[in-house]
Amino acid sequence: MSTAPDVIRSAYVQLTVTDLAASRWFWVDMLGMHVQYEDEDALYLRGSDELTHHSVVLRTASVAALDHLAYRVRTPEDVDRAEKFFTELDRPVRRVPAGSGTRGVGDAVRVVDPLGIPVEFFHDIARGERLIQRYDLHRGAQIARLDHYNICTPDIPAAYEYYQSLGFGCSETIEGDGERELYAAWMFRKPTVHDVALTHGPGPYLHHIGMATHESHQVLRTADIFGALGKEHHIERGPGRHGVSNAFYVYLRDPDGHRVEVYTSDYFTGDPDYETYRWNVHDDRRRDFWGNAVIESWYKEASPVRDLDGHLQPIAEGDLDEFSIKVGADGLGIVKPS
Ligand SMILES: O=S(=O)(O)c1ccc(O)c(O)c1
Ligand SMILES: [Ca+2]
Ligand SMILES: [Fe+2]
Repeated sequence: MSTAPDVIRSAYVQLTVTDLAASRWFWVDMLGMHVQYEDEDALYLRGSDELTHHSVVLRTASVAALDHLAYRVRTPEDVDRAEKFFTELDRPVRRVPAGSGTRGVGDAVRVVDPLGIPVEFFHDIARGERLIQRYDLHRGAQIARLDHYNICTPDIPAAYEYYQSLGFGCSETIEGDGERELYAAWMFRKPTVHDVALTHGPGPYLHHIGMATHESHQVLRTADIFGALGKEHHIERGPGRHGVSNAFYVYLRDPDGHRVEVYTSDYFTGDPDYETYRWNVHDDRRRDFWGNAVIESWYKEASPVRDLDGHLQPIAEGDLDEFSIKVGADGLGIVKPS
């Protein structure tokens, strides 16, 4: 196998949305993301800490779906390595020369990865004005940066092995007692809990985009703002404290149903001898450290994904069903004798 591209981090996501004005209200007015560029067909957004052109691109289309996830790679040569790596895997590969792809992004390559997820690898991207201390412009949820993707796939061991082949570390897992009974895995290149999370289920689907804030009070304030405006139906799960990652979170659904997690306070994973922390699927604290139930839609709903020609991808079913384990964090808790 040829050398894998040197991925630095999860860098941007391109989604299609059916109503750009409604999406602008959610992602700009409510989440507080900054508009780097907009026209009648698209919005290019970034968080206050982000120095590159965008981390979220919203493009108008008749169906809401994932256009592609994008990883930034360390050098321009890593774009060539990505092209070679996925060509050797006999996956769909398309070179996207500078100026012909996403605004602000240079030479790139787009692939459909072995999990059926459309992914772009790029290095060159335009810079944006430093807004880190422009507190006068920090609004709503005060999103700082894109933190991670969460994708649904029916074969977590295979997905885990694929991301390991790309040099990703594994910070945490949720496992059953059986061989290969792997429900979820959190994988990273940047030294935090994850750039991508693998969630068992029918797929390929995009489960959610994790957007980071600096502090938990911003997660609480996000929920308060949606409540104050009578838009609480956009709040799907939380606020709460995750078991896995230890992050404080709230999950929202945007006007098209794309799931967005506002997420803060996970931890450092950058030492070379970092060891994976393994949760048992029967531990009630794994999904919510306080044992709060996880609403069914969080397990059962997700965004469809497109291929390189924009067609929606077929879905394969999985063989595990974490939602069926309805104890504590996944349903009506069975109160254990203390
Ligand atoms: O619900 S989990 O604690 O498994 C969890 C941990 C980290 C995440 O980013 C997430 O979306 C979900
Ligand atoms: Ca709700
Ligand atoms: Fe997440």
